[in-house]
Amino acid sequence: MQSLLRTIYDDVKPLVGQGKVADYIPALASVDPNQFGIAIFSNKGELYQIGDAEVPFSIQSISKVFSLTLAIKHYGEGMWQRVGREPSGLPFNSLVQLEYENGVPRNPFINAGALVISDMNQSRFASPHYAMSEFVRRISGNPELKTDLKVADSEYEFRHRNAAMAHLMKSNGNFENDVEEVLKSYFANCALRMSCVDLAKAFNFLANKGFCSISNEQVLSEQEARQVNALMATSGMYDEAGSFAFQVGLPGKSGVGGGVVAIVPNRFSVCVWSPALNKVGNSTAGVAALESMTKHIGWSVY
Ligand SMILES: NC(=O)CC[C@H](N)C(=O)O
Repeated sequence: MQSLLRTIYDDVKPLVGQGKVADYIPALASVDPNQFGIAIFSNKGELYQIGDAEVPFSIQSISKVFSLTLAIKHYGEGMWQRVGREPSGLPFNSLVQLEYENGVPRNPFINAGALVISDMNQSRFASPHYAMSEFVRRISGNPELKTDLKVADSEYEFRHRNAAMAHLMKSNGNFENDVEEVLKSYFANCALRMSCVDLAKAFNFLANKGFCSISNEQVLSEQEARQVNALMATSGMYDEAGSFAFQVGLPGKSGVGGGVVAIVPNRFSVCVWSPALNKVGNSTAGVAALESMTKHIGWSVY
């Protein structure tokens, strides 16, 4: 496994820095684009890593998987009346579809969907960001995880597009709480800082039939874990989900901080990080690394 990581690293190194660091969130624009790390956490508890795998970064949309997991734990099947399970085929922050479809977002991984999930968690928890970050500290085994308040504040300052989605959903009766409060929780979740090692561990439960071997808890049922993997496979990479399935063939979730998590069911969870992004907002080197990985292991879910 360690030599596999070395091969991937060498394959992809020339792509590191290619693309553009997310700058629509000003506090993210100053991140050095030439960083690159990979971590793999196997279901047997083995950890492999290479490069900048212990450097914490802004998890951004990867947080949507954690919030979704909390919502599933507390709402079960009923929640799917408020958010769909279909790929959107549109950018993660698109507004148009939301109006056509009466304020019911296509899936929990586009921003509108994640905002509905945040609204559900806002109704359920006194402090949804505290609940989410405590949950992630537990399943990653890292009690030191921190939220980058500068990133969260910066996103809040430039919140208008996300705020527009939330207000549109509110006008359709699909939003219960105060928009500003939900936006603050959502941005705080996105601003959690984690390394590849933290994320590879935190996603163990999705590779392991819902059971987290770090915290020794059944996070989701086996069926729910399978469903979250299915949503990641169809919608985890925004409007690149199709070519990601074609080229990598694994459930994956990206964030504009440059992290990408992927699941090899029943075997391991992997996180790749490199901050420079391609046109749709996925890490250029991250996607290439996962492509190289599946080519070498000769395994995908398809
Ligand atoms: N794709 C992402 O990582 C987007 C998350 C970011 N916080 C936003 O709301 O725009």
